[in-house]
Amino acid sequence: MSTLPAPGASSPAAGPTVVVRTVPLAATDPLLAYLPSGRPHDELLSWVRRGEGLVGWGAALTFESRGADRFAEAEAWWREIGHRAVVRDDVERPGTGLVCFGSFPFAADSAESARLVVPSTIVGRRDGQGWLTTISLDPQLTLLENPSVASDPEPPRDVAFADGDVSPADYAHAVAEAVKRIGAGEVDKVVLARDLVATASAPIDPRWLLRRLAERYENTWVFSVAGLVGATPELLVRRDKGLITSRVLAGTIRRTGDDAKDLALAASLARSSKDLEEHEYAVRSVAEALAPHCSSMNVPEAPFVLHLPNVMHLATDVAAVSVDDASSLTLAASLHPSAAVGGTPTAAAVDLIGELEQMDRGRYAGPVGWMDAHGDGAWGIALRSGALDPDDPSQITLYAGCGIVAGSDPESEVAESDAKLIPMRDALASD
Ligand SMILES: C=C(O[C@@H]1C=C(C(=O)O)C=C[C@H]1O)C(=O)O
Repeated sequence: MSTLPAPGASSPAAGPTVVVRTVPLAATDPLLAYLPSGRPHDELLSWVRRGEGLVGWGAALTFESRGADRFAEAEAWWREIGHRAVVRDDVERPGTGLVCFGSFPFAADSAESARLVVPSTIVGRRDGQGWLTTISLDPQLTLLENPSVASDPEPPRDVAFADGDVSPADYAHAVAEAVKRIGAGEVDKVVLARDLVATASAPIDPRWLLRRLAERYENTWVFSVAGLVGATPELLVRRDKGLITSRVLAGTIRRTGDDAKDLALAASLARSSKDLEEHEYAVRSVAEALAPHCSSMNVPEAPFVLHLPNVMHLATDVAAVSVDDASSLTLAASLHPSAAVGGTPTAAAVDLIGELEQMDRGRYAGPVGWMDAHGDGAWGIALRSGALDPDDPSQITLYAGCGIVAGSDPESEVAESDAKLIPMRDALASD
């Protein structure tokens, strides 16, 4: 069952009452193996890293919002649901009890809506402790059947790739124009993205993509929310009781496949003034947005190099102590769009994206993640991802973008965006 308040509805006065039950679960099968087959793709939910996290399915409740107030409306709805919920939780950790998954469009003027999904079943694992949560609108329904491992997903068939709204040539052109605008002093940094459309001969099973991504990209959070599927290495914000953390990425180098060469490249990345400058903008934007909600913020002096199979990034882990009751979603909203996906200064960069990019990013580069009824949760930036077409699930649009600064070269940025498309391209392969 689902309720769909009209998009843009402000304060849902009398929301539904959900009945929530969480019990410990001893099973140790991989979380992604529980996702059942035969479900609509937008009801398969995931936030998994190195075998831990949450998977969910079904939709006990859903909510959509649009425009500049999309975060505030989602937060208000969630609070209302939380107030009215009847919860029995025998595990009591962040991620147990009532939980929603969510995904938000990058831009306020996107044609896409923000989506919150409250699954009917969740399987979670943290520090080796597993649990099962069921959520229902029916007060009689407290039946907890142990979840079973589902049948293996079929690989996508006959996948063909085609340019999306922004071809590689369009992209190079937009990057060159952005470099001119940066030279003219309009912005310091702007992140421009492009898209690639993959079409298979039958509906694409998100479970196949998730398993492939989790196998190969263990330094990422593997997500699926309302048809948006990916493996992001960038954590916008996590709130875990009083502790707030964020992993900021900016500054990228492609891997060559030769380990010795890659190590030398990693060292050059850590010394590159272009990349360090780009990184500094991103870290500063995160630290400034978190500051009003935190004390004792720790921002390391220098970034480390995060190694992924396709690229390496300059990375900084920011940690702080929360001083108010701002939820993880409120924090994510105040951080979005960080300089990692927007630019610097933010407002001018977002305007320039609207002018130069010539596509609707949809939920790519927006916050994606989950939140519990206490506001604890984790929100990544929806990168290295694709959006399944809601009307034709045999089609998925992949996205990738790059931070453009004064020294950026259009052809190198096309190559970098190609490298960032690799995780999803490979996940679509059947071998
Ligand atoms: C925009 C993307 O990635 C972002 C841009 C980066 C860069 O330009 O160096 C690095 C990591 C991300 O913050 C993407 O993957 O689509």
